[in-house]
Amino acid sequence: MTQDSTTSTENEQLDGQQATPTPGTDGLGEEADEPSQGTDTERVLLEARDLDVYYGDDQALQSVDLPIPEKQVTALIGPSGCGKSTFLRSVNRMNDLIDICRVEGDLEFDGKNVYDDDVDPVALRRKIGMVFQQPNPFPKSIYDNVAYGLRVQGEDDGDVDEQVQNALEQAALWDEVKDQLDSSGLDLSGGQQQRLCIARAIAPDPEVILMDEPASALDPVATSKIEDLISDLAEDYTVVIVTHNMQQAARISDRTAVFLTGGNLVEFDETAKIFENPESDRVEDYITGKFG
Ligand SMILES: Nc1ncnc2c1ncn2[C@@H]1O[C@H](COP(=O)(O)OP(=O)(O)OP(=O)(O)O)[C@@H](O)[C@H]1O
Repeated sequence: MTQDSTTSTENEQLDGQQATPTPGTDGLGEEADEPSQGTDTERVLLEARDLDVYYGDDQALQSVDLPIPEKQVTALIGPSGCGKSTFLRSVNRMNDLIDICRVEGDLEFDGKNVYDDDVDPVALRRKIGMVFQQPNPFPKSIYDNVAYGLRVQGEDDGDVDEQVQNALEQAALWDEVKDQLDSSGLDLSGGQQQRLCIARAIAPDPEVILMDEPASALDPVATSKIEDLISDLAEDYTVVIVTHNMQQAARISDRTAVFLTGGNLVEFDETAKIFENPESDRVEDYITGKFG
């Protein structure tokens, strides 16, 4: 994706992501079917089945089947334009904001199709948060960036203080900003801003964090901090990350899905298997740099 394709809608979406869901009406409640089971030790939390996505007459994803395990890091890799970001935006219905986008097939979160009529996309985006390529803090204080979504939920001040601190700690930013919580989020470094955006995504207590090339705008030191953080986050959250950096995918992900031209998911497996011994010759050519 190009950054331009989402920037204009990001803050609009983030506002929506943090708006108050009406209890019991988000369509994501107890009536959902049991999700698929993976191995004995893992549970599939997100699952695409026969997922097709179109922009007008152009098909961006073709019949994608992808079971994403809970509390692991799943990397989506592939050449430019193969549909990685489209897949990510389908998961929390960000694609709803693109008029010409149409989705067919199933995309289940916790056993419930997120495209069912009774699913509230705003509530969905609270459970499935998103972090973008370019850090995009609100032009507010560090505290308010993280607290915004909690305040509109009607938490009292004591709870908000505690949750802001928790989110900043989980985003590995608390120690750096605890004495300047009233300073603007925009005054932080790029890497700190991205960790602030991660704290903002964590604060409403989501289950999934989607990350679209979250370190590609950062220097190597800031990138390394984000990578360490992503590995830590997977202890509590299910992380799905789009990256162009194959070394990064190899370093931080448990599973890797390889999309190739035409919006086809060609191979999905444990990351070590994908990088050491892929089934598909096309995947091997891609990861060894023969094209892409
Ligand atoms: N808003 C949009 N309107 C129309 N077509 C779009 C839109 N967003 C993406 N596409 C098209 O859908 C296809 C997949 O794009 P997508 O951004 O999902 O790919 P990607 O793998 O994330 O690419 P990159 O690695 O370059 O970010 C491309 O052909 C792209 O031109």
